[in-house]
Amino acid sequence: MTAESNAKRAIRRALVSVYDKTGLEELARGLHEAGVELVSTGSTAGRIAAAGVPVTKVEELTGFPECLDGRVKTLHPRVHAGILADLRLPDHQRQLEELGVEPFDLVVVNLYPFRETVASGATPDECVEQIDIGGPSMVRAAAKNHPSVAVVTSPARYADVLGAVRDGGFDLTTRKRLAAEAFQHTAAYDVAVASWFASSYAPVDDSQFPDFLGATWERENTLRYGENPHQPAALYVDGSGSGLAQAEQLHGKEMSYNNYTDTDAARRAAYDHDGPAVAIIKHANPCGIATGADVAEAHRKAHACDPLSAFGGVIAVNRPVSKEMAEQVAEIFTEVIVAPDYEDGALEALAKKKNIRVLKAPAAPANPVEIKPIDGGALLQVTDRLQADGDDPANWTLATGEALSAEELAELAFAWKACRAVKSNAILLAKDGASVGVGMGQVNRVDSCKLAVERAGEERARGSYVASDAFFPFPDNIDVLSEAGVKAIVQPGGSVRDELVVEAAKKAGVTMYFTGTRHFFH
Ligand SMILES: NC(=O)c1ncn([C@@H]2O[C@H](COP(=O)(O)O)[C@@H](O)[C@H]2O)c1NC=O
Repeated sequence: MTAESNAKRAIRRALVSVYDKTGLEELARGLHEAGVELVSTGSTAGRIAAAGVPVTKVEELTGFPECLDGRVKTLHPRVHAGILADLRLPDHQRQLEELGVEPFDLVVVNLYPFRETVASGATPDECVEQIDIGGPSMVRAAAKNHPSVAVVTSPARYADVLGAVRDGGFDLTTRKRLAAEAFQHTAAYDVAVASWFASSYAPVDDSQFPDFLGATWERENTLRYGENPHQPAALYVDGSGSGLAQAEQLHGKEMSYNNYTDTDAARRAAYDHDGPAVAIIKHANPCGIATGADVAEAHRKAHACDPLSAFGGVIAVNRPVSKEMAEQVAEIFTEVIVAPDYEDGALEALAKKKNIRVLKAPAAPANPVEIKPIDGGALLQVTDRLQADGDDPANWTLATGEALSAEELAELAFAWKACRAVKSNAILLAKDGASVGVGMGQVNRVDSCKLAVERAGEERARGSYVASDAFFPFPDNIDVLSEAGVKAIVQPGGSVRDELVVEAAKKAGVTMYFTGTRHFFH
């Protein structure tokens, strides 16, 4: 690039029209002091004038009143010719002179708060009224004409603007970057509008899914690498301001790609339980899930499930971490801990370990849908959550054996919820509100049973409560579990061989419940 092509363009005239008035007065004052002429819309002009800064109202420029409740303010050729004239072209310059239009060198616009209005639960009419029309037109025009105009869409850029006006204007490289930001801004805005229309007004069919799905993400961070060192990776956020991707990191090394996927799985596991609960995850699978009277007890129980695997694990907690729990965690090599908060002294106890990453993510996981890219497209499903009917033991069917007492049923219900966080085929053995043996990710269910029993060990398997994420296709699964002496089993039921499976449980004297609900997790 030659020095000439990257030359700065002085800023002499600016068009300012902002919904968010943050930093407006300082901006206006600074522009005025640098000799920039200001043109502005209704209440923006009012605020600038009130700050004692001279400003021309856009109506004076257009000779046309702002009308229709602000639907028409800047939609006028005197405004748009001033933004769109390519001042590199003598012919455009000549036309402006003939038309008596003065060019703008700077456009500062931010848009009506459409997303925020939708989120506030406003009526459809109120949402539609907050679709900005004139603003995006000016932003897009200025961004297109970046060889002649600089465009700014965020108060975060005002300091740069004031720096530039005092220093001869923005160079072309910066104007291009600002134009890129501006198009991202209007694209994200339009995606929000189009998605809202698609879900609110698009033709309804039986699918319950909108015919258009839009989402935009902004890069938050470049990660060291992805799942493996040869895979470059980055973290993007969806702008909701919440969730794991936007968690606050209170201590420790930078999060890695695998840290994020494991922490996501850990939060899924910990938030299913009503009482204090802790989940410890390795490679997206639990090596311990437990509830307790408090988080410290839940952590001890979760860790005891498989201390060998918990080394280097990721821990999620559904309550604030106590100092007692933090001191326990600090004793064990742990990659990440995530919790809604940390009680007095907890962070200090954790921070004694240099490497542990400590995250604060205030709310439970809330994504209503899950999107999975596949080659050439994507799959979308409603997020798997516990179901009021099938996941409530009150609605289970006793398939065989003696009905469990309320206390025993609570044990089985814990196993059922915990099993939902295990990759399929999933078998989970539990005792005293804690997993004691987990069989995960096997390609047949009988191997998952064997793995869960083996990991529990003879003593813990005996009298345990077992959950299976999906039905047992053959009775051989029951044989493995009953030989280990389990007390009761819960599973969805629904196999064509249910009769044989029930028969095997009956013969072994094992109580079995059917939920009617399945929780595959891949
Ligand atoms: N209709 C128009 O011509 C128009 N021109 C600018 N706006 C928006 O009006 C807002 C500023 O208005 P005011 O200065 O009156 O507060 C900005 O968010 C800007 O994007 C418009 N409003 C909506 O479309």
